[in-house]
Amino acid sequence: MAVYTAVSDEDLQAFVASYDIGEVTSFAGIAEGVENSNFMLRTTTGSYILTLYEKRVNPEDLPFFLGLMEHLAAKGMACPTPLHDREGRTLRTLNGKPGAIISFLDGMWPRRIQPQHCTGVGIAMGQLHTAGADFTMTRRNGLTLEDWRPLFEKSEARADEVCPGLADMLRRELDYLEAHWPRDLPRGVIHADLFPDNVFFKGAELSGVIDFYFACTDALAYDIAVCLNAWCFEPDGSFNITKARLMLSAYARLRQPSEAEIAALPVLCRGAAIRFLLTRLYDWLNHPEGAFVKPKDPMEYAHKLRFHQRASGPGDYGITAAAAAQ
Ligand SMILES: Nc1ncnc2c1ncn2[C@@H]1O[C@H](COP(=O)(O)OP(=O)(O)O)[C@@H](O)[C@H]1O
Ligand SMILES: N[C@@H](CCOP(=O)(O)O)C(=O)O
Repeated sequence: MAVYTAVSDEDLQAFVASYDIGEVTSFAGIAEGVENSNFMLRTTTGSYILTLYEKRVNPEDLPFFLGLMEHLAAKGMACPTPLHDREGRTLRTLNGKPGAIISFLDGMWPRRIQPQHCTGVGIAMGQLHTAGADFTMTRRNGLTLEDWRPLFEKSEARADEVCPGLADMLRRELDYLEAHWPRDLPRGVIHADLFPDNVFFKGAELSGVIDFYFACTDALAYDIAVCLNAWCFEPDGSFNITKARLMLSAYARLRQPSEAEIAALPVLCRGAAIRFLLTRLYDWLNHPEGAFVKPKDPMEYAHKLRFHQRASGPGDYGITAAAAAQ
């Protein structure tokens, strides 16, 4: 349950009264999510999300996240936008925590991924990369190449408790990535966590993207690699080339990836896999007894990483520059 901070009725009413959104009619914590406390807020003017930012979010990053949502929404992207209070502020404080009210998006995230969802996420990612091109703020990716080894070292001594040989495999993979990571690919604003639970659909139609709290400035193709990992593997561990092609061709309708970006996809996929493997491994090993949030399985990403290690090129993903353009 991702409600770490309780909010009293009095505090809520005083907080909401500083916005032009009417009177509170209902208020409830949202069970989903991992990082922050989220509440469904209904007032006489509509539905909203109240988020209190918890300890894993650096308050200095909040103007970037909120500014980015506002920028993308103003450019027509279906994503939440932060509300301004009567003094024009989007970032406020409630119960001693930084907080914001953002607009509510209709739809559901897909529990079982169908090919048309991969088309949808390809379009959403293309919209984000093009609409984000003139966003002037920047934020360093806090979970990229230089961050992976220090993160691994926090779990290194206990990694083999999860799977024998895991520490050695990760050590060798980090050596490989440090030697082969591409450094001159086109950069811009990326979502960096565009997983199915952050993309809403109404039926087969994309209705919006949420959770911009890992967004940052990095290689655009790294976002594609995150999505290939998160959307294109089947529950039995096989890679679905059809889903990858649909995602890439939908993305290319908005932004055509260069040949260098396509060629880099296998190594970017390895990087994206190790990023989620390492954060999941840390959370798995440091999961507080009795915590409500269930840690995600790090080995899911070890299996994905193994697929990428064996890939001989983008063709193994069903992807070529020409196919992406179709
Ligand atoms: N703008 C929004 N509109 C509708 N539901 C939202 C919105 N933002 C968050 N939610 C709900 O809250 C849940 C958790 O949000 P998320 O941003 O993923 O949290 P966290 O950052 O803590 O992982 C989502 O799965 C969704 O149910
Ligand atoms: N997508 C990550 C976990 C991040 O959680 P979120 O609720 O903020 O999307 C993973 O699957 O490891």
